[in-house]
Amino acid sequence: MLRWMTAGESHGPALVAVLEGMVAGVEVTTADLGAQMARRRLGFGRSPRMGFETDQVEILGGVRHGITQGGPIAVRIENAEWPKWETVMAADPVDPEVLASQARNEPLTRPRPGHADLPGMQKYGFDEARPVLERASARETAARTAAGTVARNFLRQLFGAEIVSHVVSIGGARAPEGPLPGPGDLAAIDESPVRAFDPAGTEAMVAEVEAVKKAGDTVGGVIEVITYGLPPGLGSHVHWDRRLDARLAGALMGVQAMKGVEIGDGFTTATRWGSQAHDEIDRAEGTVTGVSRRSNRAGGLEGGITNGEPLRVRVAMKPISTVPRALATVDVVTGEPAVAIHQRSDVCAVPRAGVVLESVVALVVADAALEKFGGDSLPETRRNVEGYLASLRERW
Ligand SMILES: Cc1cc2nc3c(=O)[nH]c(=O)nc-3n(C[C@H](O)[C@H](O)[C@H](O)COP(=O)(O)O)c2cc1C
Ligand SMILES: C=C(O[C@@H]1CC(C(=O)O)=C[C@@H](OP(=O)(O)O)[C@H]1O)C(=O)O
Repeated sequence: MLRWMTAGESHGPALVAVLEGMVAGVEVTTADLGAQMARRRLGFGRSPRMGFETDQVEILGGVRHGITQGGPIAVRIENAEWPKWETVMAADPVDPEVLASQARNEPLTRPRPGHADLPGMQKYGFDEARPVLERASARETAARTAAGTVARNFLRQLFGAEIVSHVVSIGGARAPEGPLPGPGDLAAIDESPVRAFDPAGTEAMVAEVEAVKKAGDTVGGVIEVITYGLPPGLGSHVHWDRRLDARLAGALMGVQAMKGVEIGDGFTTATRWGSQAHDEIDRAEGTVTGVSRRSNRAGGLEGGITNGEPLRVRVAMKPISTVPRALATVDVVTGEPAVAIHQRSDVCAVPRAGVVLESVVALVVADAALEKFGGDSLPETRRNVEGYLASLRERW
């Protein structure tokens, strides 16, 4: 079983991720983690903060000389602004007079619609939003991206699997229908300011973000994540919580601002007749599974189990809640109508959210791979994979 946890606040000293259950023998370096951190900072519409965060990564445990050791892997990611926030975010009590003198400590009493501010204050008994927004912030996704990078390396080294994401739409601007990006297209997608695959999509989406920014508004969108190279047999039909579709949906919805998950053609499939909805099966001599599919509308999952086709999920992200043209709220101290707090923020984080979603898919799929193939070291897990693939070949 693979488990992952994160800790840390947006303006605290650092974020921490712990990944437990990863086999020994996986190659991973600080540079690998740093590369994914850099991808996560990019994208048109990002917050000014992404211009100065450097996401300095330090591996604190579980990796030696670039190889996982089988123990929990701990990673620390610095928050660049910590020196400015040291008093406001200190873990130990601070002299009240010193605290009162800090402009950053001004109570945030005008909760933002759409963020965790108000329900978080109600639930945890706070009279201002600071303690809520610090942890609700998607700054935390840097830590999840780091943990997911280890999972991604594991999947690549085990199966040769590659994970690609691209932006399908931002607000009303959609990428034209066309072929799916392949594993080799990720670098080109990263070159697009909105991480769209088709240049025509890039143009339309950049225009959308520009219009939104000009209007003092924010915008969301849809991201597709595709995993190539997985064998059939990850996940299970036998129980609801072992289905890979359920596990993916839960984990992807666990990313801040994600409001919908679609597996394969999902919602479109619901409008089709059965003959046009499913993926017909042909005999394909000489392949690992002995069969092929005429289409992949199911997104590589049937019965909650991978079927050997590319695993394809789409995720809907809502618009950023910190709307510059501030939305109506109530001041929780005065009880009077007010405008919501607004500080610097992303206008559109859809492009960079794709990198986070790739990592989350990697974690869920790596967990399912370890469940199916077990092992304590990469060579042992690999032998188990080879044995299983050989048995599939024999049967078909
Ligand atoms: C990569 C990423 C960046 C985000 N940046 C911001 C931001 O700058 N400002 C903001 O208000 N919300 C931002 N969000 C969204 C908030 O974290 C989110 O609205 C909040 O957690 C409430 O969403 P929920 O209802 O899904 O929890 C971002 C989300 C992601 C995934
Ligand atoms: C810091 C990150 O994203 C942040 C997510 C976020 C939010 O409310 O979710 C609000 C912003 O933080 P700040 O108010 O400090 O600028 C974003 O910059 C990051 O992704 O690393």
